[in-house]
Amino acid sequence: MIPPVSPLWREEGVCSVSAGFRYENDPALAAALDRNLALDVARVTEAAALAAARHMGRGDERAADLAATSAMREALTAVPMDGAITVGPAADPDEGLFRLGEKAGNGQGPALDVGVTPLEGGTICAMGAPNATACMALAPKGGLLAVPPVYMEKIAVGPGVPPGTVSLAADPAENAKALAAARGVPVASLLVCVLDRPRNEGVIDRLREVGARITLISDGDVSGVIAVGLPETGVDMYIGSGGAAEGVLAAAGLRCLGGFMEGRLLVRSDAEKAAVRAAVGDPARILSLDDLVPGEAMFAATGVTDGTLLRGVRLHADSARSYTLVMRSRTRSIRLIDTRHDLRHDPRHDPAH
Ligand SMILES: O=P(O)(O)OC[C@H]1O[C@](O)(COP(=O)(O)O)[C@@H](O)[C@@H]1O
Repeated sequence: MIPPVSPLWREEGVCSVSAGFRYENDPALAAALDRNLALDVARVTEAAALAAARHMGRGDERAADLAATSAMREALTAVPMDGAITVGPAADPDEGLFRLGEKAGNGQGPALDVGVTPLEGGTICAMGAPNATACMALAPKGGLLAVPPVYMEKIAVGPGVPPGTVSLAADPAENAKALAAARGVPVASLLVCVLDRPRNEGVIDRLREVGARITLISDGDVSGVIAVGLPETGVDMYIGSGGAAEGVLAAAGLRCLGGFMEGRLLVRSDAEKAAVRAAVGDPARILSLDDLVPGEAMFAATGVTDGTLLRGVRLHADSARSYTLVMRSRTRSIRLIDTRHDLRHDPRHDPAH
């Protein structure tokens, strides 16, 4: 189902699209992201993607994760911000991986929350399969919901769908019918993205009953959610549960694209229930996009392997090429950055690898 080369790049090449302005009416939040950090954050996800791409298909997910994390950590030190990692790492990350609260940036600049998945789809990268990316989100301090390491039910649709059309409060089949009605198209023309997991089987069954088309992804639901905001991908709706941190990162992306999203944290044990209560109060609460990412945000992703959103890294003997999507909510700018890296001038480059 996944196109071998992202349609964004096939059609557009290198371009920058601005879809008008959307200022939050909060000067403090607006000021925090006043400086356009687009190139700075692109360098960060590029560094992670280039490092991960060296491990593509080598069957060692951990090595790929560690390489991506180390490269991202180093690249973050050059970003002019006083940041802290607030979304991404697991509760007890392995040595070498990011830790919650870890400082990010050079300490000079706005105080920002930083969400990271240095390698979104470690398993995918290790298998050399499509859709692995390196992702990062920025928001003013307090602007990314701090979620515990649990699963999150998610539903997302792109811009232009009236609010209330779809909801986690409704059955997936009803959501598909409502979305088709709002768009004035038959349900059979909808394409719904679902993470391929046994826990999402009920969702898949209900969608099939009403005849919606489905694209199942093996991992990487940040891209799955964000795809709904980019018509070129052909994905109309995302439904199903995946990681909660990935849900917040994807929400930052949708904030920039203008889509609709809801999330609900899933509780599987008493410990998770306590953690969810501490984070959001009532565990059954449906979280809106405003709950997940309350104000301005910036999102960047670089392809590691070819996928729905982005082409993967191309590696040559002493050069590389990467493809990065950078968006910010304040201007709704969407930048597709095609970078040629001359590795001979990169002190980190080891020609033996
Ligand atoms: O694999 P699980 O436990 O169902 O978790 C789903 C989450 O894992 C991911 O697929 C990432 O996978 P990796 O751990 O291989 O990077 C996310 O996109 C998704 O939200």
